[in-house]
Amino acid sequence: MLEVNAVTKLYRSKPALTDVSLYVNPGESLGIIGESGSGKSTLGKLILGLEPLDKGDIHFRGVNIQAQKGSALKSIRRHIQIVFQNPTGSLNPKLPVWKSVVEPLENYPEVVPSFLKDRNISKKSMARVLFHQVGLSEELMDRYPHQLSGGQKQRIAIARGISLEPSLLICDEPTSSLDVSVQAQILNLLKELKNDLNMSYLFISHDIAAVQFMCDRIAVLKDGSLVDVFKTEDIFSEERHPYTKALIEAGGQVPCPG
Ligand SMILES: Nc1ncnc2c1ncn2[C@@H]1O[C@H](COP(=O)(O)OP(=O)(O)OP(=O)(O)O)[C@@H](O)[C@H]1O
Repeated sequence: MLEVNAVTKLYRSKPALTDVSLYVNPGESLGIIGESGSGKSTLGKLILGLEPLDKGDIHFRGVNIQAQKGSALKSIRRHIQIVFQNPTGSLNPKLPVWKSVVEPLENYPEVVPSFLKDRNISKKSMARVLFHQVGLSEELMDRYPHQLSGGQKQRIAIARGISLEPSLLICDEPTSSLDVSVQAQILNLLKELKNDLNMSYLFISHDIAAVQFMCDRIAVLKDGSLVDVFKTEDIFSEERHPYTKALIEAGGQVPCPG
């Protein structure tokens, strides 16, 4: 479904990604781990078509993402959504949260996600369905982001991310800004939604335990290069790259400044 072929991305002549190739199959969850600055978020931005790349190409369902513009890019983007690390930054502070949840549906009036069945219901009713999907009480719908906890805000961002029923959800450090007690709840929610909606995930994280819990396969980035890709069950295999072994031995958390 997603194919990244020999991609190189330079920022001011310095490589952020060098010759990276990977794929994600339908319904599969691929973890991306690596230290800060290894190129994880850059990969996400390229897949979303937000930035040009310098070499290689990225195909989604057989279509070259970087070659698309305007409405063609928009129709691909409907199928690829992202949940960011910091939910506060991804929600409009001036809108009651229910409005942020249905904003993508307003941009794509022709899309009828299977969980809505009927698009002739009000926007607020659509938001109500999405609130239920992510385990939030509808009593929170009229609140503003600053009136919610970090975990509640991340659920809102996830509701927004799934609102168009994407086939690929990019989760960029979705739990690292949250209290440890809330992290497991959000991971469980993401896992349930993946099964319910039959999505694929690109799950970017510093937290090897989280990636192990969420993903079928894991790719390891180091200084912009892919050094290891393996099935999650093979994480402790002797064949692992020395860098992967060092990350695991370091205690499961890849060093991260933020
Ligand atoms: N817009 C940009 N302009 C210049 N350099 C950039 C830009 N975005 C990223 N970089 C550089 O590209 C490299 C990879 O950055 P990237 O954000 O992809 O890493 P990361 O693995 O996601 O890091 P983190 O875990 O800290 O988010 C870094 O050296 C970074 O400084």
